[in-house]
Amino acid sequence: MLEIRNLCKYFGGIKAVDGASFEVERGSITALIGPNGAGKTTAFNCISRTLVPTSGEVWLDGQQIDHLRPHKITAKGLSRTFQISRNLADMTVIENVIVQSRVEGFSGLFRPAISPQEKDKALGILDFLGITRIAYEDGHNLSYGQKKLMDLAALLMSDPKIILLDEPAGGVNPSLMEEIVGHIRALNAKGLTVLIVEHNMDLIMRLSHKVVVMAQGRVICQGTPDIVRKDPAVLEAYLGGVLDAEAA
Ligand SMILES: Nc1ncnc2c1ncn2[C@@H]1O[C@H](COP(=O)(O)OP(=O)(O)OP(=O)(O)O)[C@@H](O)[C@H]1O
Repeated sequence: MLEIRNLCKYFGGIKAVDGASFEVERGSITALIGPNGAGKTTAFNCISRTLVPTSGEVWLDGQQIDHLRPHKITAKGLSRTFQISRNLADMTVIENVIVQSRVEGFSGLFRPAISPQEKDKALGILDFLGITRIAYEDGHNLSYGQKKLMDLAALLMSDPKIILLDEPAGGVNPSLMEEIVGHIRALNAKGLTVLIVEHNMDLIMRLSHKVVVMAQGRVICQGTPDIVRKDPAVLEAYLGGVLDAEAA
């Protein structure tokens, strides 16, 4: 469904992504993992074209999308979250969900009123995520975890086919993490394809059908969680570091 071909992103002499290729199969939950600085977020940014890649191709459902602007990519069915919430503090949750979902389309930002259709849709999504009670809460009153759920709600407004989640469980408490895992599973069961960057290895191994491992800008291994877990290159580049740190 989503195909990344020989993707490169250089920042001057830094090869953040250096010829990465991988595929996300339709209906899967695929994880992109790797040590700090491996190039995961940069790859995400290039796929959603928040960053312009240095070279390489991104294909979605047989269409090349790497030359499209971000809101066009969203319109093709690919939406993403950001590590840091884009919460607009002087708006309520429902306003945030609607306005954030318009942000990619420049003209949408300046559309004045929230339509009844937008409101109904947003309320339906908040209900699905179990956060109807905070629909009219001000953005600045939200907890960190509530902001994560609000971002997920905004992402769903565009009716995506595939969602890219950047550290959805980063910094949240264990019970909210389980709630987020439940939501990702439920969305996937409804047919949504998921690509996820996450540092929580337990979550990744439980949730993912396929794991893609990056190190130093390249894909060093991909396969089922069981295969990746045992791969010597992964142990050396990634888990090796953890084991070494634990042994020290
Ligand atoms: N805008 C930038 N300018 C210069 N270098 C950058 C920029 N963005 C990322 N890098 C560098 O590119 C490399 C890859 O960074 P990236 O954030 O993509 O890694 P990551 O795998 O997402 O790391 P983490 O798990 O720590 O978030 C790092 O060496 C980083 O310092």
